[in-house]
Amino acid sequence: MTSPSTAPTLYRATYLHTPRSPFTHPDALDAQSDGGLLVQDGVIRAAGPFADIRAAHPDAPVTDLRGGLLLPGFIDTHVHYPQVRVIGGLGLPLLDWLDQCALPEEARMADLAYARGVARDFIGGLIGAGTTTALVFGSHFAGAVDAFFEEATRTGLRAVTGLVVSDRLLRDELHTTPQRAYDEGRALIERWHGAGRTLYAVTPRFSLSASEGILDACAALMRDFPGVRFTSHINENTREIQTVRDLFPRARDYLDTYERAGLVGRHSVLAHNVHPTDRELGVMAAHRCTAAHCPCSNSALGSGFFPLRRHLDAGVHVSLGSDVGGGTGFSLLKEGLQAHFMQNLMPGGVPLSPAHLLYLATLAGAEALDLPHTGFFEPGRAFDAVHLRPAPGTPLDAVFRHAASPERALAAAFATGTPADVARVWIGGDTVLGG
Ligand SMILES: Nc1nc2[nH]cnc2c(=O)[nH]1
Ligand SMILES: [Zn+2]
Repeated sequence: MTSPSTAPTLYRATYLHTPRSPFTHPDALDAQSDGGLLVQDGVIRAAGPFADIRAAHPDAPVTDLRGGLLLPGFIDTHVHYPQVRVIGGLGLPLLDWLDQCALPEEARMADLAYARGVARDFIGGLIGAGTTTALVFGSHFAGAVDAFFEEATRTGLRAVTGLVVSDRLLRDELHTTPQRAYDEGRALIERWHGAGRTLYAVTPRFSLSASEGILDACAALMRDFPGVRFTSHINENTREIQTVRDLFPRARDYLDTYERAGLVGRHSVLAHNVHPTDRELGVMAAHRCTAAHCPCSNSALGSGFFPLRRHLDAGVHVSLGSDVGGGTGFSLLKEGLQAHFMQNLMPGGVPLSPAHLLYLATLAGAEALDLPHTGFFEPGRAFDAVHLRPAPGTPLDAVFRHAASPERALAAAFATGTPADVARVWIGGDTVLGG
């Protein structure tokens, strides 16, 4: 049975989006200075110049969003739910930061009431930054993962997440066994994968904390439940990489620890990849998996410069992640700016235009997660959107009022925009913030 149609709304706005990748299509950015998006039942029905859409739909009520910028909702492809309350542990390299900042907080997630509060803080932070879809590193505790899915369902967030599993070198209370990892994962998948806007991601923390037995349990879930996603970390920090080499003497490299278990494929998103080998890049491209680039985290933890050029040359798909709480906040505008800075500063870096940054923050994530109904504005896609409207008197407001083109306004949004400039957020046509 189909539900009855609701009345359409015609949004009038300056909007920008990237229907293609600017890394392969130089003219990928579509900017409508006076655009129209007709939305009905949460889905975009028509898109283009306002005058054209108006002429075709003269009776549709108009919501006027002029004076700001309307963008597709941001898609964060690497962010940790249990770490929202420990953002800002600056000055430590990865393994020390995990021991001193992240893991003690992750142990608190055993307490379900605590986890529920964290889920509210976390999802509030994502939506407040204009993020409408996220691939989320969950918790080591199944109850806390349930709490996350419940909060995502309540708020309407599009979320892909799962139970984080490890069986060595963390803290005892965060360790599990292959059998328990499989059984708890299976129960969560049966409850949440494909329920409303939520999907499941099989999530070993990283090979450093995962034995071959745990990775095999992850592979069994991937085999038994086709369509679930896979995520983990790779090649983030030189000490981490050396430890993984020592733990897996038969593996050719870090990627091989996942590859041998059968975990590398089209639905795999591997975070960081700051220090890859050429073999790893070739295999990632061949399997069409994604590297989630987290530039603020790479800077805060001193992990290194992401070799974007080598990824592009090898044909590896790249998306963007905030990596909260190794990262410094939820804004993908800030991640875009930091990516731009780092590519500017590193020898052989890729010059990133505002179109590249918008693509990385939107469609690149939709492609990584294989969510073809999100990522940009076209008829048939869900209306997931963020309206940036800076407060009067702020510098960004001054730029918006005087910008020579929508592209200039977009560049300023990445340069200086923050969650304070997010006025309204829609997911599937529902207003989830502002309005
Ligand atoms: N940045 C980051 N890297 C990791 N590698 C394993 N766990 C983590 C984590 O929580 N954050
Ligand atoms: Zn991470």
